[in-house]
Amino acid sequence: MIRVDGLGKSFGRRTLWSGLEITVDGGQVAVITGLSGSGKTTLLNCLSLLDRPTEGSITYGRTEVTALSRSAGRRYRRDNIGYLFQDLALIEDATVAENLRLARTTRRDHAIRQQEALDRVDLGGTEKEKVFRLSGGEQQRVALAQLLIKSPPILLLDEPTSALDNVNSGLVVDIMSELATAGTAVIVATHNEQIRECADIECELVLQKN
Ligand SMILES: Nc1ncnc2c1ncn2[C@@H]1O[C@H](COP(=O)(O)OP(=O)(O)OP(=O)(O)O)[C@@H](O)[C@H]1O
Repeated sequence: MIRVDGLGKSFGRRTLWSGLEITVDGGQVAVITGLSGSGKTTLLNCLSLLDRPTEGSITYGRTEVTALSRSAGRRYRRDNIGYLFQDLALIEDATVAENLRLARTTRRDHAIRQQEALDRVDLGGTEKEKVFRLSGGEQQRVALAQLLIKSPPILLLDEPTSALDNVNSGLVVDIMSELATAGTAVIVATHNEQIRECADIECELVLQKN
């Protein structure tokens, strides 16, 4: 379970959001909505400790992750978080297989292996391809294969279908649902109706005029 208590984020005098209360159990899907600039990406960055909130706390299980040191925070992120960034964050000059190796954690019980993950996203046979040679949709599927290999306890997705056709969007929704069924707590910033239909929890961030 990941819990957000009284969470707030300000930059100088500008408050992005404050007083957020969200609890997401393993197996649940939480959908974050809000206008452009309302702070959806910043919230996901705070949940992964890439960024830090300016007030309130984030707790995972019994650990207050917002109280962790930088190095403990990195371990928390490596061991517990799968993050599908809006810009994917793949290493474009590396091969598909090299990118997938990066998804491995120190845990030995990886849910599925590279081959299985690639077959699942219909990219079998592309292991040696450089990522920059793949289409946008194929790159997105490499990022999804990384998530399948990591099978993280917490999955963060930032507008995962915004640049995709219906087939690839459907795959994102299927994989997200599979991971949730396997016990992952899913938190997704999106306006995609298909994903909103899967939501157990909805949280709308309101654009502040300050
Ligand atoms: N480090 C920072 N310093 C100052 N302002 C920042 C910083 N990080 C983000 N912001 C601002 O916070 C606001 C929210 O950005 P964010 O990307 O979280 O919004 P979003 O809801 O994800 O937007 P979009 O839907 O367009 O992706 C933006 O106006 C951005 O410029």
